[in-house]
Amino acid sequence: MTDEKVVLDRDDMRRTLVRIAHEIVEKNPAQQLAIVGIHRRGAVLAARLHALVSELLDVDPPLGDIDIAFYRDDLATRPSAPVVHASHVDFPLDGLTVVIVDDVLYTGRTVRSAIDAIFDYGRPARVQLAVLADRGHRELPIRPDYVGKNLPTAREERVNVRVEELDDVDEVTISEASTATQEVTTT
Ligand SMILES: O=P(O)(O)OC[C@H]1O[C@H](OP(=O)(O)OP(=O)(O)O)[C@H](O)[C@@H]1O
Ligand SMILES: O=c1cc[nH]c(=O)[nH]1
Repeated sequence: MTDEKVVLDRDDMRRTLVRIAHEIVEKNPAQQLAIVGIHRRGAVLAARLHALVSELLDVDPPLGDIDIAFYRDDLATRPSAPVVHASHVDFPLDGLTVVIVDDVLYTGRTVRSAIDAIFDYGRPARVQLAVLADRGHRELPIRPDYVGKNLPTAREERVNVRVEELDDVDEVTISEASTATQEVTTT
């Protein structure tokens, strides 16, 4: 039996991304902006944010996606080889404000890896962070600039972001401790 509580439905997600897009545009000059999503659901959300931001601006900011598997701080100690997706950062990001996009912010280790990965492509002027859900429990000094929803959680719970492009549904749920099995293997 699945014991999940829906905390954002499809409409909530759409409204939330529209708000974040407005915040990004308000905070950054159009010509200096780039958006980079973290595989996999962060990249999907980044593409949606990019479409919204492009609608609001006269210019189409560069969009990229990165896989952070080889930058993880636990790479050497993980039991199996990571599944790696291709990264696409096909533009010079020197001097730009790079907005990293991810679905969930938890310990902050994925974002640390993403920052590391981004600096392999150049030297951005600044890096900002947009996340759909911030569930707390940070283990590093990382704080998002744009947050869809703050979700206070117990460590045993899991926040599940699902997107139509990959999961056939747009929703954010919280799994109760009894069904939060993935957390053990992914953090
Ligand atoms: O702040 P952190 O502790 O790094 O956790 C956040 C990350 O965890 C999730 O990925 P996960 O590794 O669970 O894999 P998934 O993308 O397959 O869900 C999520 O997509 C974030 O990228
Ligand atoms: O709850 C969590 C923790 C890490 N990653 C997720 O996607 N959800």
